[in-house]
Amino acid sequence: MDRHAATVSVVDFAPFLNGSPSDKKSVADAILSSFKETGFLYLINHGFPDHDIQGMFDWKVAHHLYEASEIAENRAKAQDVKENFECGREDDEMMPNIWLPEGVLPGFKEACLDYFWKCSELQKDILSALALGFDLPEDYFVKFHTKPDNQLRLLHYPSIPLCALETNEITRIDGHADFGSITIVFQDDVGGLEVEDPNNAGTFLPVPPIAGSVIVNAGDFLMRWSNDTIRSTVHRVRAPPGAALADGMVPERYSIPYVFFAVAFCCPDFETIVDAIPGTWSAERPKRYEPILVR
Ligand SMILES: O=C(O)CCC(=O)C(=O)O
Ligand SMILES: [Fe+2]
Repeated sequence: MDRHAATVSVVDFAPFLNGSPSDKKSVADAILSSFKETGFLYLINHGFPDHDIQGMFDWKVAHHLYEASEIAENRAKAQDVKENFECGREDDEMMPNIWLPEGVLPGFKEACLDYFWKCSELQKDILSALALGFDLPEDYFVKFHTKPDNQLRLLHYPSIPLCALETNEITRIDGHADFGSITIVFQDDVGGLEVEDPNNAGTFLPVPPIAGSVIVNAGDFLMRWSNDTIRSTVHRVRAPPGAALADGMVPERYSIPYVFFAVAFCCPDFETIVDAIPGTWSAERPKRYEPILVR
């Protein structure tokens, strides 16, 4: 028999942003325990302006931002069928942003960069809370993220036949874990995101949209950093439950992940050692990983 299915918890962030020290601590504890249980949580009252979120989804719906050749390539391989527009910080010399030609979508570049930096602020707030969850100084994680090698992704999953999704002939995004420390995902109201149940390997839990929430999940880097006390959980996008339209098609889906990207080969602005977070190891639970030098 299956063990009790885990659930992705909802954490109200307002008391962390505006509350007393004990309010802050209880939010911090809730974030850390969600990261330990499922690796995922919904954050509500996160302070990210609603108007900006709506604005970014509107850009995506109103304009075709995506490279047609990439889609054709994906279709030919019968792999993940999605379109992707990505950007990072504008001063990243190793991976410069590629924008549409000047004048094609006035205001789009500014909107993306503004969104990028707002996500970075939210990510810092979440990392501050996480540090507090570990009873560490609030800047413990933030100081490793001062030059954000992050990526803002504007994803569009086109409408496709439900039967092709169900037979896995084509996928939206197949099971994977994220690479970095934390990922933030804004999703529209279509659904389909699923997370592997930590209590029942191979079984996936739906993570249906909750209005006004942002999904936060831990990545492989944070799992390693926390001596495997935090989970980087496998997740995927499948057909949303009961979502087929009259013509047998699954509605298109838009989502906006903001991912911490590739600490191993990007350049934080200082050289530093990343070793197991204090409190995650002991004589009974020795460190499982060697420290890594990040430069
Ligand atoms: O579209 C989504 O909600 C999931 C995207 C995702 O998991 C990713 O980009 O790593
Ligand atoms: Fe992901």
